Amino acid sequence: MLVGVPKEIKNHEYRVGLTPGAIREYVAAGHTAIVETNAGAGIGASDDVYRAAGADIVDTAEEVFARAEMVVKVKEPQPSEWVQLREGQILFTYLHLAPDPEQAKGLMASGVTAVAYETVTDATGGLPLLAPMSEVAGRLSIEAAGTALKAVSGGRGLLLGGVPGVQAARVVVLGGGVVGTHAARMAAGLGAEVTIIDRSIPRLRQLDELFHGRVRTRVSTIQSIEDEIAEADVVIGAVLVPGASAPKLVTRPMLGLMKPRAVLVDVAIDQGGCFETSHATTHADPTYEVDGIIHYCVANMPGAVPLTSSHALNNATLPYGLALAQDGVKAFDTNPGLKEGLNVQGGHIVNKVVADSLHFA
Ligand SMILES: NC(=O)C1=CN([C@@H]2O[C@H](COP(=O)(O)OP(=O)(O)OC[C@H]3O[C@@H](n4cnc5c(N)ncnc54)[C@H](O)[C@@H]3O)[C@@H](O)[C@H]2O)C=CC1
Ligand SMILES: CC(=O)C(=O)O
Ligand SMILES: [Mg+2]
Repeated sequence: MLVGVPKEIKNHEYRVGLTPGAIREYVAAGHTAIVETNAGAGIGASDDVYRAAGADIVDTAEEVFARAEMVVKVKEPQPSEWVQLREGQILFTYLHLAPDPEQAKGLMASGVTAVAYETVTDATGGLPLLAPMSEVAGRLSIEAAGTALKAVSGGRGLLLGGVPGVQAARVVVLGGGVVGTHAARMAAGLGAEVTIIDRSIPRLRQLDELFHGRVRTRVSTIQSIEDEIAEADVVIGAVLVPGASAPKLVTRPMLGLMKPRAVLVDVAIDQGGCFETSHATTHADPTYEVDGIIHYCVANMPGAVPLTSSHALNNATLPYGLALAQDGVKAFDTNPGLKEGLNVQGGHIVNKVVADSLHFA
């Protein structure tokens, strides 16, 4: 199959869909690869490095979209990219369609077969192609919160871990999955007081074991969320209902319970966000304030650390991408987890949870 990699064009997105190492694997398996010039600049991989890996370099994204039988990207296609996709072509990337009906309509109109990394499942029901970026974003969320808390960035002037004799920051993590666990590890490691709220009691039991009692756990209810955010300096939004728009766990009136200039980091923003007052921001202008509460809602957080993120993402996507390159759409027949990733086919939204969330099919 002819596999194509355009340069990412989302704001401050420095990751690349296929690393040179991944290209070598495709070529070794008998496929051909075209890569847009400078696509790997964000990870320090020059066109010559891609050529050495076996790719042909092309001058424009247009050529990649026009020629490739499968387009491999990182972020959801932007409007200028939707219009270049076509029937008979596979798109393999993050999509996050539930909160994004415009993109969904664009992909349906294109006729493309679109496979979303974030809804591919593994044998245990986990999300193997979301997990590596959730690990990165969870860890970054605490760095983002630490920056936003500093007086020099307009924050309350609080150090996450405090110092001996002074109260450390209180960090509340909504959702104890991959993002939440990695956020909790970072926050606890820095010395913050951490509470994880999840709706799954078995998950809270696992977290209690994992952290040896170093973090507090609470079941997710309106009351527990209100109690905890009232005491919080930082709230990390890390809930997910796979495929669906995120539940709005913190409403605007609840902001009134919080300390002035507390920080909300809504990692779940790519699924629409779990705070009612969230809207997507960019690395160029990551924060804004509502009712005195600082919001950080960057939808491509891992794009800021492309070296770590591109390699972690490629490690996970490679076997699935190779299966698609080898068998095309027939790969869905033999790989049920990959089929869960199928979001758009033949002009329809074919993932039920995504379709239900969008309210159109
Ligand atoms: N902004 C960004 O750059 C990035 C965003 N993400 C997003 O972060 C979000 C979380 O991803 P993961 O941690 O991988 O998901 P996950 O599936 O590992 O964890 C989600 C957790 O939320 C819990 N949950 C669901 N509903 C809840 C509720 N009502 N109350 C409390 N807990 C609830 C689940 O029980 C689960 O433990 C996703 O939306 C993902 O797309 C991931 C990576 C990068
Ligand atoms: C998962 C996701 O949205 C990202 O890595 O940007
Ligand atoms: Mg995202």
